[in-house]
Amino acid sequence: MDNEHMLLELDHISKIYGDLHAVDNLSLTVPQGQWLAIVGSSGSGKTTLMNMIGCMDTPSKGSVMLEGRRLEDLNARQLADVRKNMIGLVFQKFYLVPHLTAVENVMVAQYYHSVVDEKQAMEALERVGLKERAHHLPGQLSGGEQQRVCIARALINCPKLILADEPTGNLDEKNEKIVLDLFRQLHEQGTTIIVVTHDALVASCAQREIMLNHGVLVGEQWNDEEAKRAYEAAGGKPAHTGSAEEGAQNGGIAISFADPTKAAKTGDTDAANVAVAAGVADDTDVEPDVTKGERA
Ligand SMILES: Nc1ncnc2c1ncn2[C@@H]1O[C@H](COP(=O)(O)OP(=O)(O)OP(=O)(O)O)[C@@H](O)[C@H]1O
Repeated sequence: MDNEHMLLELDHISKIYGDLHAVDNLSLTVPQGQWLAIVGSSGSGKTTLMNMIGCMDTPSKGSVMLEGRRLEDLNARQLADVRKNMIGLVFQKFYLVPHLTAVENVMVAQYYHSVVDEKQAMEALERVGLKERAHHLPGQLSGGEQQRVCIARALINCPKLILADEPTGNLDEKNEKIVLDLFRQLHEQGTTIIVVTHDALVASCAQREIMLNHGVLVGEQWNDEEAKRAYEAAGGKPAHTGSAEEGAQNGGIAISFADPTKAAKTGDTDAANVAVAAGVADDTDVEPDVTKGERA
């Protein structure tokens, strides 16, 4: 596939911590508009991969390209700009500011994009069906409603790419469906969506799934044959681990995708995470972080 059609290209990327290859020599291309799920058991490297795609972490080896720009060639400010202008982040934990209303939480994200416009923030909330709840505090909203505020917040910069890490992990079935319907709408509007999930239902909504195990790609499966044909017709290649010379897994053979379970993640909520979630600051959970210390 010619590069101009690719939103994301991962070229043999690894993330190495001491002896641990959290992500191991992964190559993957994702065209504009694709809905991809990254699945795998706990500790398989999903979040690490997501962080590298989202400019919140850098690979130890290999390169990440977004819209043809090699992220390693960008300085911290440029990286922050890419993240701010191109990427919308949605997390399992909502990272809403507790003493601000729903609309004010959306406006916090606007503030970091230098456009504070309550009308536009209200429109974003309306888009996720929350206009009537705009002046409620997070504590007065259900989990599903809070996640919809987060999605409204992520949409404020009209991102080409939505990165969602276990977006329905804290939600019941009904709210999971609402969030998935929102993703479906965004996908229909041409947004590229990459979702990390343990949940088989959530993964099955994506057009394509890749599975990691101990940082290694162990499977790839398509849920949308038409999308697969279009991808292949345009020259798109399966994801793969290692190099062709090594005769590595080429992703063409999908192995078991049958074991995903909903597993709640744990961790700390702090102000920095609120800022990260708003798409504006560093992810303090990962290191080294090239964006630390510099903000756009
Ligand atoms: N900063 C770090 N330093 C050392 N090891 C790390 C670091 N971040 C992640 N790891 C390790 O890398 C591996 C992959 O972690 P990662 O969080 O990407 O997994 P995951 O698939 O997202 O897991 P989960 O589903 O439980 O969130 C794990 O073994 C984890 O302990």
